[in-house]
Amino acid sequence: MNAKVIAVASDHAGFDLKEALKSELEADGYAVLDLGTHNGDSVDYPDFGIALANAIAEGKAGQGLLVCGTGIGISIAANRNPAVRAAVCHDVTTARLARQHNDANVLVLGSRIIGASVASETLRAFLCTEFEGGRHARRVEKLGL
Ligand SMILES: O=C(CO)[C@H](O)[C@H](O)COP(=O)(O)O
Repeated sequence: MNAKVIAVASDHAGFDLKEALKSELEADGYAVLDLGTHNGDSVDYPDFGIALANAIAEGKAGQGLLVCGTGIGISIAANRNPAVRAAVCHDVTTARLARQHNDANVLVLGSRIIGASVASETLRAFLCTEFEGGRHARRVEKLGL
């Protein structure tokens, strides 16, 4: 698995935020695999959630970032792949807990829900927080894969 690569994808609603966060990741030295969308034209969020989930399942990236308007639709799409634990997070606290308790491997943001600065903080918290294991490992194992 290419653990150091972060896959990113969004629909049209999440495009601007995805682009902004992608630039931040690259500036911080992360290798980014951008699976689209590549402009603001209307598209269907399942196509992008599924593409990112496939990249995680195939080991092309260790973690992922998805953005749609609410984060909900694209997270549903990604979570249909058993290799993915995609968590819709709204702030630093939910991002930390998604890593500590759920070992989430995909952060999902709603561009119509949170602002750019909270989104950036949320992404940073997600990336720098480790899974706690212990009792949480037993529960995550029950989710499969
Ligand atoms: O949040 C979303 C899915 O959960 C989508 O971004 C949203 O449904 C797109 O809506 P529209 O086509 O009206 O821009």
